Amino acid sequence: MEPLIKVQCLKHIYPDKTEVKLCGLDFVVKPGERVVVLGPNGAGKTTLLSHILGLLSAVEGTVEVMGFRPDKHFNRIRKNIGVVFQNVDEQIIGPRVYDDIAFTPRNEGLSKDEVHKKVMLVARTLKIEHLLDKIPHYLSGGQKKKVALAGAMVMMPKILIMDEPFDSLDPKAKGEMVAIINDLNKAHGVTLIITTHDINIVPSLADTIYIFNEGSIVTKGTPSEVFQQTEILKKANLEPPILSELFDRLRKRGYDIEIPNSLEDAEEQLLTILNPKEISNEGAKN
Ligand SMILES: Nc1ncnc2c1ncn2[C@@H]1O[C@H](COP(=O)(O)OP(=O)(O)OP(=O)(O)O)[C@@H](O)[C@H]1O
Repeated sequence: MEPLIKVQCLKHIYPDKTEVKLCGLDFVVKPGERVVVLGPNGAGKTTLLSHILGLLSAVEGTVEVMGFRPDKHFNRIRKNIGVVFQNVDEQIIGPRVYDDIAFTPRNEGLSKDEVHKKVMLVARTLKIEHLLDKIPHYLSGGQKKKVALAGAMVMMPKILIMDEPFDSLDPKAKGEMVAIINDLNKAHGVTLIITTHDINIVPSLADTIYIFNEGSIVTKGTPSEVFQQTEILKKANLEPPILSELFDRLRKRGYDIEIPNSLEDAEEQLLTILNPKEISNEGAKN
């Protein structure tokens, strides 16, 4: 399968001469993949996303999105990419939530009816119909993230880029956001590229993880592959999710279990090794 995105040995120099390098492994995203980018502060995660969005030009290396250089030909790929920036206040511009979500379809010259259909569909999908008449400025942080996501998804792009989507969300809102993002991927085939510092969420969200550190893409793999590489994680100031660490320790003691991708998965696996008969008898007694 042809990759949707391919970035090779990127070097960027900001106007103040700050140099950001991302060499090492290539950054490759396949259609329908859920990719999570991890790394310490200043590793270059947002810089990479800005290159994919054509907002910056590299001094060295290559960036390709659907076969095009985004900095030169963003118009050719623009309809295929939605983005939710870290600071959503900067991207929500409509006087009411409805207008904000309607911005792109109106801009594309769709009829009033078509715009309405698109806004209502995405609002229903993200369960924010009750917010459509609200003034964006007064929304909570979690509501703003959902509105920005609705604006990004209203034209149903193939690729969704999210920079720190869980930032400042409470646990319930985080769970809702994870479910929404996963549903966009499963039900609509949306390819995801997400940066986060919220490592405990990653196993439920990623097919592939990339780790950036000190100018390099230092490793990539599935959550269970990456979260076993404790030395690489430590060097990048990252700690594996607590469940991954626990299961890794149990594996090293000889238990036949896999690094879990959710609490439910962990529970199932633990129940299996804790002698299911006794558990179900115990359950029956209570
Ligand atoms: N506009 C800019 N001008 C100058 N330097 C910048 C600019 N934007 C980013 N940088 C620098 O580039 C480096 C990479 O920053 P970037 O925001 O890509 O890192 P990050 O991995 O997203 O970090 P974080 O996890 O803190 O969001 C940092 O040293 C940062 O200070």
